[in-house]
Amino acid sequence: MSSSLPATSIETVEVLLLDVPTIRPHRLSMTTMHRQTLVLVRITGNDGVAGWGEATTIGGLAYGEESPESIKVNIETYMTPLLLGADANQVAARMHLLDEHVQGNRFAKCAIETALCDALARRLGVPLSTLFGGRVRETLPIAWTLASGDTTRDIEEAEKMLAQRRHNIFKLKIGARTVQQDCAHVAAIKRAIGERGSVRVDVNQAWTETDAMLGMQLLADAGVDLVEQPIAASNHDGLCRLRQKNRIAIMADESLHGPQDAYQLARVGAADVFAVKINQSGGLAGAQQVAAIAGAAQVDLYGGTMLEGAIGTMASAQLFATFGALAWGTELFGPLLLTEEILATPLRYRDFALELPTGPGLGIELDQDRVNALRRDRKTPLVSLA
Ligand SMILES: O=C(O)C[C@H]1C=CC(=O)O1
Ligand SMILES: [Mn+2]
Repeated sequence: MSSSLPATSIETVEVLLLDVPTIRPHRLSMTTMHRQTLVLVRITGNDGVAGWGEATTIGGLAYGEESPESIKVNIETYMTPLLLGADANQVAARMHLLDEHVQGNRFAKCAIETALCDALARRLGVPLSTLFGGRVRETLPIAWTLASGDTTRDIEEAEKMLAQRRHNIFKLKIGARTVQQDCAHVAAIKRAIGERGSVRVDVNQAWTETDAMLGMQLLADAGVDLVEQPIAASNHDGLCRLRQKNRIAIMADESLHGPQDAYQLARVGAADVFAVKINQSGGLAGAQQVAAIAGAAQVDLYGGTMLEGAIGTMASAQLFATFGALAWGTELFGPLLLTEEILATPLRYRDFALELPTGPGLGIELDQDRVNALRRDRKTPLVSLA
Protein backbone atom coordinates (compact mmCIF):
# COMPACT_ATOMS: atom_id res chain seq x y z
CA MET A 1 0.00 0.00 0.00
CA SER A 2 2.78 2.39 0.86
CA SER A 3 4.82 1.63 -2.29
CA SER A 4 3.04 4.51 -4.07
CA LEU A 5 4.35 6.88 -1.43
CA PRO A 6 7.86 8.33 -1.58
CA ALA A 7 10.16 7.04 1.14
CA THR A 8 9.78 9.18 4.25
CA SER A 9 12.42 8.93 6.91
CA ILE A 10 11.62 9.07 10.61
CA GLU A 11 13.02 12.29 12.07
CA THR A 12 11.81 12.35 15.66
CA VAL A 13 10.24 10.03 18.22
CA GLU A 14 8.87 11.77 21.31
CA VAL A 15 7.31 10.25 24.43
CA LEU A 16 5.11 12.46 26.63
CA LEU A 17 3.74 11.60 30.08
CA LEU A 18 0.49 13.41 30.91
CA ASP A 19 -0.90 13.20 34.45
CA VAL A 20 -4.68 13.60 34.41
CA PRO A 21 -7.04 13.28 37.41
CA THR A 22 -9.97 10.86 37.17
CA ILE A 23 -13.54 12.14 37.71
CA ARG A 24 -13.82 9.89 40.82
CA PRO A 25 -11.74 7.18 42.45
CA HIS A 26 -11.70 4.09 40.20
CA ARG A 27 -11.41 1.00 42.43
CA LEU A 28 -9.98 -2.19 40.95
CA SER A 29 -9.13 -5.27 42.99
CA MET A 30 -5.40 -4.49 42.85
CA THR A 31 -5.36 -0.67 43.05
CA THR A 32 -7.49 2.45 43.34
CA MET A 33 -6.85 5.04 40.64
CA HIS A 34 -7.15 8.75 41.39
CA ARG A 35 -5.40 9.81 38.21
CA GLN A 36 -4.30 8.31 34.96
CA THR A 37 -0.89 8.77 33.35
CA LEU A 38 -1.31 8.98 29.60
CA VAL A 39 1.77 7.81 27.70
CA LEU A 40 1.70 9.48 24.29
CA VAL A 41 4.13 8.84 21.43
CA ARG A 42 4.57 11.20 18.48
CA ILE A 43 6.59 10.11 15.45
CA THR A 44 7.37 12.73 12.83
CA GLY A 45 8.68 12.11 9.32
CA ASN A 46 10.93 14.34 7.20
CA ASP A 47 7.79 15.43 5.31
CA GLY A 48 6.54 17.06 8.53
CA VAL A 49 3.66 14.59 8.94
CA ALA A 50 3.29 13.37 12.53
CA GLY A 51 1.47 10.33 13.84
CA TRP A 52 0.33 9.69 17.42
CA GLY A 53 0.17 6.51 19.46
CA GLU A 54 -0.56 5.70 23.10
CA ALA A 55 0.95 3.23 25.58
CA THR A 56 -1.12 3.99 28.66
CA THR A 57 -1.37 1.37 31.41
CA ILE A 58 -3.23 1.16 34.74
CA GLY A 59 -1.93 1.80 38.26
CA GLY A 60 1.81 2.10 37.64
CA LEU A 61 3.08 -1.50 37.93
CA ALA A 62 -0.01 -2.77 39.77
CA TYR A 63 -1.75 -4.11 36.67
CA GLY A 64 1.01 -4.96 34.20
CA GLU A 65 4.77 -5.28 33.89
CA GLU A 66 5.31 -2.04 31.96
CA SER A 67 5.04 1.29 33.83
CA PRO A 68 4.62 4.72 32.21
CA GLU A 69 8.18 5.57 33.18
CA SER A 70 9.67 2.28 31.91
CA ILE A 71 7.80 2.67 28.62
CA LYS A 72 9.25 6.15 28.14
CA VAL A 73 12.83 5.17 28.96
CA ASN A 74 12.69 1.96 26.92
CA ILE A 75 11.36 3.73 23.84
CA GLU A 76 13.89 6.55 24.15
CA THR A 77 16.89 4.34 24.93
CA TYR A 78 16.32 1.17 22.91
CA MET A 79 13.61 1.67 20.30
CA THR A 80 14.13 5.20 18.98
CA PRO A 81 17.65 4.41 17.66
CA LEU A 82 16.15 1.52 15.66
CA LEU A 83 13.58 3.87 14.12
CA LEU A 84 15.41 7.12 13.33
CA GLY A 85 16.22 7.55 9.63
CA ALA A 86 14.26 4.45 8.58
CA ASP A 87 11.25 4.56 6.21
CA ALA A 88 8.21 5.63 8.23
CA ASN A 89 5.79 4.12 5.70
CA GLN A 90 7.05 0.53 5.94
CA VAL A 91 5.27 -0.14 9.20
CA ALA A 92 5.62 -3.92 9.14
CA ALA A 93 9.37 -3.62 8.53
CA ARG A 94 9.75 -1.17 11.42
CA MET A 95 7.85 -3.46 13.80
CA HIS A 96 9.73 -6.55 12.60
CA LEU A 97 13.06 -4.88 13.40
CA LEU A 98 11.79 -3.85 16.85
CA ASP A 99 10.62 -7.41 17.54
CA GLU A 100 14.05 -8.75 16.55
CA HIS A 101 15.86 -6.44 18.99
CA VAL A 102 13.38 -5.85 21.82
CA GLN A 103 11.75 -8.56 23.91
CA GLY A 104 8.24 -7.94 25.22
CA ASN A 105 7.37 -4.27 25.78
CA ARG A 106 3.97 -4.75 24.17
CA PHE A 107 2.57 -1.37 25.21
CA ALA A 108 5.57 0.56 23.91
CA LYS A 109 5.43 -1.34 20.60
CA CYS A 110 1.70 -0.71 20.32
CA ALA A 111 2.20 3.04 20.66
CA ILE A 112 4.94 3.06 18.04
CA GLU A 113 2.92 0.97 15.59
CA THR A 114 -0.14 3.19 16.12
CA ALA A 115 1.87 6.36 15.53
CA LEU A 116 3.35 4.93 12.32
CA CYS A 117 -0.10 3.80 11.12
CA ASP A 118 -1.69 7.15 11.97
CA ALA A 119 0.95 9.01 9.94
CA LEU A 120 0.79 6.54 7.04
CA ALA A 121 -3.01 6.79 6.87
CA ARG A 122 -2.76 10.61 6.99
CA ARG A 123 -0.30 10.57 4.08
CA LEU A 124 -2.69 8.33 2.14
CA GLY A 125 -5.69 10.47 3.14
CA VAL A 126 -7.63 7.51 4.57
CA PRO A 127 -8.92 6.60 8.05
CA LEU A 128 -6.62 4.28 10.00
CA SER A 129 -9.28 1.56 9.78
CA THR A 130 -8.67 1.38 6.01
CA LEU A 131 -5.15 0.04 6.68
CA PHE A 132 -6.81 -2.90 8.46
CA GLY A 133 -9.34 -3.74 5.76
CA GLY A 134 -11.96 -1.02 6.23
CA ARG A 135 -14.96 -0.66 8.52
CA VAL A 136 -17.84 -3.00 9.12
CA ARG A 137 -19.51 -0.40 11.39
CA GLU A 138 -19.41 3.37 12.01
CA THR A 139 -20.37 3.24 15.70
CA LEU A 140 -19.32 1.00 18.60
CA PRO A 141 -21.42 0.09 21.67
CA ILE A 142 -19.68 1.39 24.82
CA ALA A 143 -19.89 -0.16 28.29
CA TRP A 144 -19.27 1.95 31.43
CA THR A 145 -17.40 0.69 34.49
CA LEU A 146 -19.01 1.24 37.88
CA ALA A 147 -16.10 1.27 40.30
CA SER A 148 -16.67 3.91 42.96
CA GLY A 149 -16.70 1.16 45.61
CA ASP A 150 -20.07 2.39 46.92
CA THR A 151 -23.34 0.65 45.96
CA THR A 152 -25.60 3.72 46.22
CA ARG A 153 -23.20 5.89 44.29
CA ASP A 154 -22.81 3.20 41.59
CA ILE A 155 -26.60 2.94 41.18
CA GLU A 156 -26.87 6.73 40.88
CA GLU A 157 -24.11 6.71 38.30
CA ALA A 158 -25.82 3.96 36.30
CA GLU A 159 -29.15 5.82 36.40
CA LYS A 160 -27.44 8.95 35.08
CA MET A 161 -25.82 7.02 32.21
CA LEU A 162 -29.13 5.39 31.27
CA ALA A 163 -30.98 8.71 31.38
CA GLN A 164 -28.33 10.36 29.19
CA ARG A 165 -28.47 7.36 26.81
CA ARG A 166 -24.68 7.18 27.16
CA HIS A 167 -24.30 3.58 28.42
CA ASN A 168 -26.59 0.60 29.01
CA ILE A 169 -23.84 -1.97 29.55
CA PHE A 170 -22.26 -1.85 33.01
CA LYS A 171 -19.07 -3.56 34.14
CA LEU A 172 -18.67 -3.73 37.90
CA LYS A 173 -15.22 -3.98 39.42
CA ILE A 174 -15.17 -6.49 42.26
CA GLY A 175 -12.64 -8.68 44.08
CA ALA A 176 -11.44 -6.32 46.83
CA ARG A 177 -14.04 -7.50 49.38
CA THR A 178 -15.34 -10.94 50.34
CA VAL A 179 -17.19 -12.93 47.68
CA GLN A 180 -20.46 -12.56 49.59
CA GLN A 181 -20.05 -8.80 50.04
CA ASP A 182 -19.11 -8.31 46.41
CA CYS A 183 -21.98 -10.42 45.10
CA ALA A 184 -24.50 -8.60 47.33
CA HIS A 185 -23.21 -5.29 45.90
CA VAL A 186 -23.60 -6.58 42.33
CA ALA A 187 -27.06 -8.06 43.00
CA ALA A 188 -28.29 -4.71 44.39
CA ILE A 189 -27.10 -2.89 41.29
CA LYS A 190 -28.63 -5.47 38.93
CA ARG A 191 -31.95 -5.23 40.84
CA ALA A 192 -31.92 -1.45 40.35
CA ILE A 193 -31.08 -1.63 36.63
CA GLY A 194 -33.29 -4.61 35.82
CA GLU A 195 -33.75 -5.30 32.12
CA ARG A 196 -32.68 -1.76 31.17
CA GLY A 197 -29.06 -2.79 30.97
CA SER A 198 -26.50 -5.59 30.93
CA VAL A 199 -24.52 -6.11 34.15
CA ARG A 200 -21.13 -7.79 34.04
CA VAL A 201 -18.30 -8.08 36.55
CA ASP A 202 -14.53 -7.88 36.35
CA VAL A 203 -12.73 -9.68 39.19
CA ASN A 204 -9.25 -8.83 37.89
CA GLN A 205 -7.85 -12.24 39.01
CA ALA A 206 -8.75 -11.71 42.69
CA TRP A 207 -10.61 -14.99 43.29
CA THR A 208 -9.32 -18.47 44.00
CA GLU A 209 -11.03 -21.18 42.01
CA THR A 210 -13.19 -22.04 45.03
CA ASP A 211 -14.18 -18.38 45.47
CA ALA A 212 -15.06 -18.28 41.80
CA MET A 213 -17.23 -21.39 41.98
CA LEU A 214 -19.31 -19.77 44.74
CA GLY A 215 -19.19 -16.29 43.21
CA MET A 216 -20.29 -17.37 39.76
CA GLN A 217 -23.29 -19.18 41.18
CA LEU A 218 -24.35 -16.15 43.23
CA LEU A 219 -23.84 -13.90 40.20
CA ALA A 220 -25.85 -16.21 37.94
CA ASP A 221 -28.75 -16.04 40.40
CA ALA A 222 -28.45 -12.24 40.42
CA GLY A 223 -28.84 -12.05 36.62
CA VAL A 224 -25.25 -11.13 35.72
CA ASP A 225 -24.32 -11.79 32.06
CA LEU A 226 -20.58 -12.26 32.16
CA VAL A 227 -17.59 -12.68 34.48
CA GLU A 228 -14.25 -11.25 33.40
CA GLN A 229 -10.98 -12.80 34.55
CA PRO A 230 -12.26 -14.38 37.79
CA ILE A 231 -8.98 -16.17 38.61
CA ALA A 232 -5.23 -15.86 38.02
CA ALA A 233 -4.16 -15.07 34.46
CA SER A 234 -2.01 -18.19 34.18
CA ASN A 235 -4.69 -20.62 35.40
CA HIS A 236 -6.13 -21.67 32.05
CA ASP A 237 -7.17 -25.09 33.40
CA GLY A 238 -9.12 -23.38 36.16
CA LEU A 239 -10.94 -21.22 33.60
CA CYS A 240 -11.88 -24.40 31.72
CA ARG A 241 -13.25 -26.00 34.89
CA LEU A 242 -15.24 -22.90 35.82
CA ARG A 243 -16.61 -22.70 32.31
CA GLN A 244 -17.78 -26.31 32.40
CA LYS A 245 -19.58 -25.91 35.73
CA ASN A 246 -21.25 -22.50 35.30
CA ARG A 247 -23.74 -20.93 32.95
CA ILE A 248 -22.40 -17.34 33.00
CA ALA A 249 -20.04 -16.47 30.13
CA ILE A 250 -16.36 -16.20 31.06
CA MET A 251 -14.17 -13.53 29.50
CA ALA A 252 -10.38 -13.74 29.39
CA ASP A 253 -8.61 -10.41 29.95
CA GLU A 254 -5.29 -10.59 31.82
CA SER A 255 -4.86 -14.15 30.48
CA LEU A 256 -4.78 -12.71 26.97
CA HIS A 257 -1.53 -11.03 26.00
CA GLY A 258 -1.60 -11.38 22.26
CA PRO A 259 -1.99 -14.03 19.56
CA GLN A 260 -0.06 -16.83 21.34
CA ASP A 261 -2.27 -16.61 24.42
CA ALA A 262 -5.33 -16.40 22.18
CA TYR A 263 -4.29 -19.62 20.50
CA GLN A 264 -3.62 -21.42 23.81
CA LEU A 265 -6.89 -20.25 25.39
CA ALA A 266 -8.90 -21.16 22.29
CA ARG A 267 -7.19 -24.56 22.00
CA VAL A 268 -8.25 -25.66 25.49
CA GLY A 269 -11.61 -23.85 25.48
CA ALA A 270 -10.79 -21.61 28.46
CA ALA A 271 -13.07 -18.67 27.60
CA ASP A 272 -16.36 -17.80 25.94
CA VAL A 273 -15.18 -14.27 25.18
CA PHE A 274 -11.84 -12.56 24.51
CA ALA A 275 -11.27 -8.98 25.72
CA VAL A 276 -9.11 -7.77 22.83
CA LYS A 277 -6.81 -4.90 23.76
CA ILE A 278 -4.40 -3.30 21.34
CA ASN A 279 -1.75 -2.59 24.01
CA GLN A 280 -1.95 -6.05 25.56
CA SER A 281 -1.71 -7.56 22.07
CA GLY A 282 1.50 -5.65 21.29
CA GLY A 283 -0.25 -3.46 18.74
CA LEU A 284 -2.99 -3.20 16.15
CA ALA A 285 -1.71 -6.06 13.98
CA GLY A 286 -1.41 -8.32 17.04
CA ALA A 287 -4.96 -7.43 18.11
CA GLN A 288 -6.20 -8.17 14.60
CA GLN A 289 -4.57 -11.61 14.88
CA VAL A 290 -6.26 -12.20 18.25
CA ALA A 291 -9.59 -11.41 16.61
CA ALA A 292 -8.82 -13.79 13.75
CA ILE A 293 -8.02 -16.62 16.17
CA ALA A 294 -11.25 -15.88 18.09
CA GLY A 295 -13.17 -16.00 14.83
CA ALA A 296 -11.67 -19.32 13.80
CA ALA A 297 -12.31 -20.83 17.26
CA GLN A 298 -15.82 -19.33 17.57
CA VAL A 299 -14.88 -17.38 20.67
CA ASP A 300 -16.88 -14.13 21.04
CA LEU A 301 -15.17 -10.74 20.98
CA TYR A 302 -15.22 -7.73 23.27
CA GLY A 303 -13.24 -4.57 22.59
CA GLY A 304 -11.27 -3.87 25.77
CA THR A 305 -9.42 -0.84 27.12
CA MET A 306 -6.48 -0.02 29.36
CA LEU A 307 -8.30 3.21 30.23
CA GLU A 308 -6.37 5.07 27.59
CA GLY A 309 -7.08 8.66 26.64
CA ALA A 310 -8.38 9.79 23.28
CA ILE A 311 -5.50 8.47 21.16
CA GLY A 312 -5.44 4.87 22.38
CA THR A 313 -9.22 4.88 22.51
CA MET A 314 -9.55 6.00 18.91
CA ALA A 315 -6.78 3.65 17.74
CA SER A 316 -8.72 0.78 19.35
CA ALA A 317 -11.99 2.03 17.86
CA GLN A 318 -10.50 2.23 14.36
CA LEU A 319 -9.44 -1.43 14.62
CA PHE A 320 -12.54 -2.76 16.40
CA ALA A 321 -14.71 -1.14 13.69
CA THR A 322 -13.13 -3.59 11.22
CA PHE A 323 -14.23 -6.68 13.21
CA GLY A 324 -17.13 -8.55 11.65
CA ALA A 325 -18.60 -9.77 14.92
CA LEU A 326 -18.29 -7.89 18.20
CA ALA A 327 -20.87 -9.79 20.22
CA TRP A 328 -20.18 -8.16 23.60
CA GLY A 329 -19.53 -4.61 22.38
CA THR A 330 -16.65 -2.51 23.71
CA GLU A 331 -15.61 -0.51 26.76
CA LEU A 332 -13.84 2.37 25.04
CA PHE A 333 -14.85 4.97 27.64
CA GLY A 334 -11.34 5.94 28.84
CA PRO A 335 -11.54 9.67 27.96
CA LEU A 336 -14.84 9.95 29.86
CA LEU A 337 -13.11 8.90 33.10
CA LEU A 338 -10.70 11.86 32.91
CA THR A 339 -11.32 15.41 34.10
CA GLU A 340 -9.41 17.02 31.24
CA GLU A 341 -10.08 17.06 27.49
CA ILE A 342 -7.00 16.88 25.27
CA LEU A 343 -8.73 17.02 21.86
CA ALA A 344 -9.66 20.11 19.85
CA THR A 345 -13.02 18.38 19.21
CA PRO A 346 -14.06 15.79 21.82
CA LEU A 347 -15.01 12.24 20.83
CA ARG A 348 -18.74 11.81 20.21
CA TYR A 349 -20.49 9.43 22.62
CA ARG A 350 -24.25 9.21 22.18
CA ASP A 351 -27.06 6.67 21.91
CA PHE A 352 -24.97 4.17 23.91
CA ALA A 353 -22.21 4.28 21.29
CA LEU A 354 -19.00 5.97 20.17
CA GLU A 355 -19.13 7.46 16.67
CA LEU A 356 -16.07 6.95 14.51
CA PRO A 357 -14.67 10.04 12.78
CA THR A 358 -14.28 9.98 8.99
CA GLY A 359 -11.05 12.00 8.71
CA PRO A 360 -7.62 10.59 7.82
CA GLY A 361 -5.50 8.62 10.29
CA LEU A 362 -6.96 8.45 13.79
CA GLY A 363 -9.36 11.20 12.71
CA ILE A 364 -8.72 13.35 15.80
CA GLU A 365 -6.65 16.50 16.51
CA LEU A 366 -4.95 17.24 19.81
CA ASP A 367 -5.25 20.61 21.51
CA GLN A 368 -1.53 21.30 21.96
CA ASP A 369 -1.99 23.88 24.72
CA ARG A 370 -3.98 21.43 26.81
CA VAL A 371 -1.47 18.65 26.16
CA ASN A 372 1.40 20.93 27.18
CA ALA A 373 -0.39 21.99 30.37
CA LEU A 374 -0.77 18.35 31.46
CA ARG A 375 2.80 17.22 30.68
CA ARG A 376 4.69 15.92 33.68
CA ASP A 377 7.77 17.83 32.47
CA ARG A 378 5.87 21.13 32.03
CA LYS A 379 7.76 24.20 33.17
CA THR A 380 4.84 25.97 34.88
CA PRO A 381 2.42 24.65 37.54
CA LEU A 382 -0.81 23.05 36.32
CA VAL A 383 -3.60 25.62 36.07
CA SER A 384 -7.26 24.73 35.71
CA LEU A 385 -8.21 24.23 32.09
CA ALA A 386 -11.94 24.58 32.75
O1 LIG B 1 -10.55 -4.49 32.23
C1 LIG B 1 -9.64 -4.16 32.98
O2 LIG B 1 -9.15 -5.01 33.68
C2 LIG B 1 -9.07 -2.78 32.99
C3 LIG B 1 -9.97 -1.64 32.81
C4 LIG B 1 -10.93 -1.63 31.74
C5 LIG B 1 -12.04 -0.98 32.14
C6 LIG B 1 -11.85 -0.68 33.51
O3 LIG B 1 -12.63 -0.10 34.25
O4 LIG B 1 -10.66 -1.17 33.92
MN1 LIG C 1 -10.48 -6.61 32.88
